[in-house]
Amino acid sequence: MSSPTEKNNPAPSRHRGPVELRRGLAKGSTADQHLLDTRSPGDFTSTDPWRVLRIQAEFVEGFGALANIGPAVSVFGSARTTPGSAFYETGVEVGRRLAEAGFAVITGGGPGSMEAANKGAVDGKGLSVGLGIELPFEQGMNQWVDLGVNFRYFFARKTMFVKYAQGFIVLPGGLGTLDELFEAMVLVQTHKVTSFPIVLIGTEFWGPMVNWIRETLVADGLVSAGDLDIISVVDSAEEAVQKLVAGV
Ligand SMILES: C/C(=C\CNc1ncnc2c1ncn2[C@@H]1O[C@H](COP(=O)(O)O)[C@@H](O)[C@H]1O)CO
Repeated sequence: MSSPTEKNNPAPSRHRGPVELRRGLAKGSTADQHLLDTRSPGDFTSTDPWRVLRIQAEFVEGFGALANIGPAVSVFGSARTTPGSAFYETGVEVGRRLAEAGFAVITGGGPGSMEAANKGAVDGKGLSVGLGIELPFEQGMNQWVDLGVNFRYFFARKTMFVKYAQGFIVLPGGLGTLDELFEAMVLVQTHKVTSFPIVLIGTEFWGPMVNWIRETLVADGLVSAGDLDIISVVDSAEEAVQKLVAGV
């Protein structure tokens, strides 16, 4: 029987595929770490040839789970925003408006603005999708995800965000959000995807980044001026969904 203290502070847990590990076993590394950290000691099951099969399975399972979700939009944003904050509540409105416009909402399935967009999708009676990622400090899928797929590898998960979405809406965020945004921008810039609107919400937040791209990257000839047309920056969930629908 668990003590009251244990109930209030549940033991740390971690998932490896279908297996959940708790307490001492929860410490350790993730599949991504094993793959990318060449200093890890390898055993038979984690040598690269075997990993290829696991990576392949991750794509097969992702494709299978998402094949029939219909028109969808991926929403990115900070894992750290909290209910009641402006960014979080904008995320809820984005999810709701997308659902009302007939789109499934795909997020990273985590907390913060991901949770907000998933909540909005449920409020709007749409399909709420979460693509979770195995992390050393994993928190599990947020409660508003109705269709969840867990990934070990960031790169397999990123493929799903693009392959099953008609466009992206990006809320303010940190490194994870920037990674997802810039990957999408490169895919459009290099014509790997076409007709793919990318709408950023928050002119005050994104303005300095856009200015830096224009004043440094374009000025130094590192990107074309036209590359800035890949993104639109707006200030409300309503405008973001309108832009997205117009660009699809
Ligand atoms: C850091 C915290 C939770 C981490 N959990 C995450 N779960 C799912 N997806 C995540 C998580 N953290 C980052 N992501 C992905 O990156 C984007 C947000 O990253 P940011 O650095 O917070 O901007 C997001 O779109 C996810 O796809 C809670 O403390």
